[in-house]
Amino acid sequence: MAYLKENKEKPEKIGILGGTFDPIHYGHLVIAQWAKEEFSLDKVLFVPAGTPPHKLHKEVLMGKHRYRMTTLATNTNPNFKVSSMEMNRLGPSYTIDTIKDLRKEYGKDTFLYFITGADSVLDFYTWKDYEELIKSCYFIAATREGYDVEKFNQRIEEIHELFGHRIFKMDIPDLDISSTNLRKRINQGKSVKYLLPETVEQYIIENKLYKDLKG
Ligand SMILES: Nc1ncnc2c1ncn2[C@@H]1O[C@H](COP(=O)(O)OP(=O)(O)OP(=O)(O)O)[C@@H](O)[C@H]1O
Ligand SMILES: O=C(O)c1ccc[n+]([C@@H]2O[C@H](COP(=O)([O-])O)[C@@H](O)[C@H]2O)c1
Repeated sequence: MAYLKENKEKPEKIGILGGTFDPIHYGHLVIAQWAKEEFSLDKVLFVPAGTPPHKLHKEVLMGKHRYRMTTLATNTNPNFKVSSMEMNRLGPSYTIDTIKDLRKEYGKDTFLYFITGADSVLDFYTWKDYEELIKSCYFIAATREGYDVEKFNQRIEEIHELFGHRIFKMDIPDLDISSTNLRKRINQGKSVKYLLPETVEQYIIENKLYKDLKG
């Protein structure tokens, strides 16, 4: 059944921002907001990964903390929602499973756009069932500070040739912020002010997170 916007005969357009969010920061919020505007999305669903597939051998903060920080960072924006669907699923949080579940929930006519940064696009061929995945939703690929723009453009071109126009490039302002860098700063007792929302900073302080250095 088509999932229609109230009083309008147009199918919904939903952005999905999957991430480890360990912790969530302004880089994530900017790509979500940019995608919302550039692609006229009705909402952006933040989906914290329960078990991020490419970080199986890394230490990742407990899901409940990452989920709560994601909620704190997004709850002032009515167009942003957080989903616990990957937290509730056992095993690695493969995107193909998430898209299949969202397709069941929203119906075949809803436009689903998975939002990623340049790093994810560059390792896309290592994702589970990527051929099926690329056909099951659209992708919005954001530029990211520190990543080879040429390789990024080449990969997008290649995906166009192989699968048709399923992936859209999105230029965003360069924000040299990563969760890795934030964890390091906190561990070194440095400030993360202005790199992530104050509510998230408070949560980290209150719960004494990232005191032990992680990769
Ligand atoms: N500053 C940024 N600019 C553009 N895209 C970003 C930025 N930060 C994160 N992303 C994208 O957001 C998604 C989720 O990122 P993730 O939660 O892994 O954060 P991260 O900062 O890359 O974390 P880590 O440093 O721990 O790998 C990924 O697709 C990633 O490419
Ligand atoms: O499905 C996969 O094989 C897959 C492999 C790597 C990453 N992902 C998803 O991409 C998103 C960003 O991943 P990460 O590790 O950069 O936080 C997150 O939603 C992951 O579940 C998905």
